Amino acid sequence: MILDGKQTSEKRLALLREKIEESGLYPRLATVLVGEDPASQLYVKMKHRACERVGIGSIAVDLPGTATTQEVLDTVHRLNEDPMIDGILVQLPLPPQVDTHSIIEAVSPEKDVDGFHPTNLGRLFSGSPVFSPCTPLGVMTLLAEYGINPAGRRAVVIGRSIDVGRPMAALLLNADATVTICHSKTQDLAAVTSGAEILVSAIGKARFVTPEMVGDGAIVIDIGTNYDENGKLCGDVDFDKVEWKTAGISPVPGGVGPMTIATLMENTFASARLRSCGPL
Ligand SMILES: NC(=O)C1=CN([C@@H]2O[C@H](COP(=O)(O)OP(=O)(O)OC[C@H]3O[C@@H](n4cnc5c(N)ncnc54)[C@H](OP(=O)(O)O)[C@@H]3O)[C@@H](O)[C@H]2O)C=CC1
Ligand SMILES: Nc1nc(=O)c2c([nH]1)NC[C@@H]1CN(c3ccc(C(=O)N[C@@H](CCC(=O)O)C(=O)O)cc3)C=[N+]21
Repeated sequence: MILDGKQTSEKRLALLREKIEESGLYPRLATVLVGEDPASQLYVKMKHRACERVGIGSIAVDLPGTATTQEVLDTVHRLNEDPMIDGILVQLPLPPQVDTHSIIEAVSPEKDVDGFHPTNLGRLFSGSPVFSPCTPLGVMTLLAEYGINPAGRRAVVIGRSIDVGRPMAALLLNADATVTICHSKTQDLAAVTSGAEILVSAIGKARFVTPEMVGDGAIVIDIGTNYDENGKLCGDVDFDKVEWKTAGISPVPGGVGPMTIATLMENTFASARLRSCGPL
């Protein structure tokens, strides 16, 4: 079974459009893009396009690649104080001269629709999330859409980054899975991953996950967004060789990526509702 993130995200966006219309609210998302990296420009553009589709206003703040930490902080502070803005997304990665941690911590937790602020990560890890990071939350939505309940299942996450691997593990744990996190120092990775009933890969290496790393009948979620030696977009999983072993697998493109963007829209609407009328 293909876990189709493109189709699922379309469905979610159509539903969200209706909910926003019914609410009478006009949520607004501000994106902050520093520099001119083409991939980042593309992602930000995709986010603005999704906003338009669902009835969310979007404001783009573009800063030059030479911007200092202070200049980015000034932008974030201005957006924090702007009552018209419900969500702030600072596109990552930031240029090396900008201190990413201080920028993430500067975003008001109430407007942190990326869910990267330590307050929101703390809420997630304590089991009562407000805003969860969009990519892992999008994965949970995709699983739910296909009737896959992680409760009691052995789940293995490869990758432990703050924005993907760790929150992914926390969400699976909150959903009562038995969770293992693997990383570059994990010994005998294949032995661990092949025992997974739900395997989530967030490594960033093209076609790294091969059939011997996957158990029969596993659910495989591929978060990786990589380019192979021919410049072709591909995931962390060697899809063609692995698919037959799985009960369900998400492709790249058309899997987790579109779910990330749909979830960002959902988080922005949730923020607007929280700000307009208190708890959801
Ligand atoms: N589809 C989407 O919406 C999104 C996709 N992505 C994609 O997901 C992937 C991961 O992103 P991100 O988490 O930010 O990346 P990072 O580079 O921050 O993290 C990669 C993780 O993979 C681990 N790792 C690297 N090599 C190995 C290995 N050989 N064996 C086991 N673990 C390994 C690292 O371990 P260690 O910690 O020990 O170094 C690290 O924890 C990328 O391809 C990125 O483009 C990211 C965000 C959104
Ligand atoms: N503050 C911040 N928040 C993020 O959520 C964030 C970020 N920074 N930096 C970069 C990563 C990456 N990311 C993706 C979003 C959509 C697709 C996506 O839709 N991909 C399409 C293909 C798009 C293409 O054609 O390249 C797909 O997989 O089908 C991929 C990756 C969000 N990220």
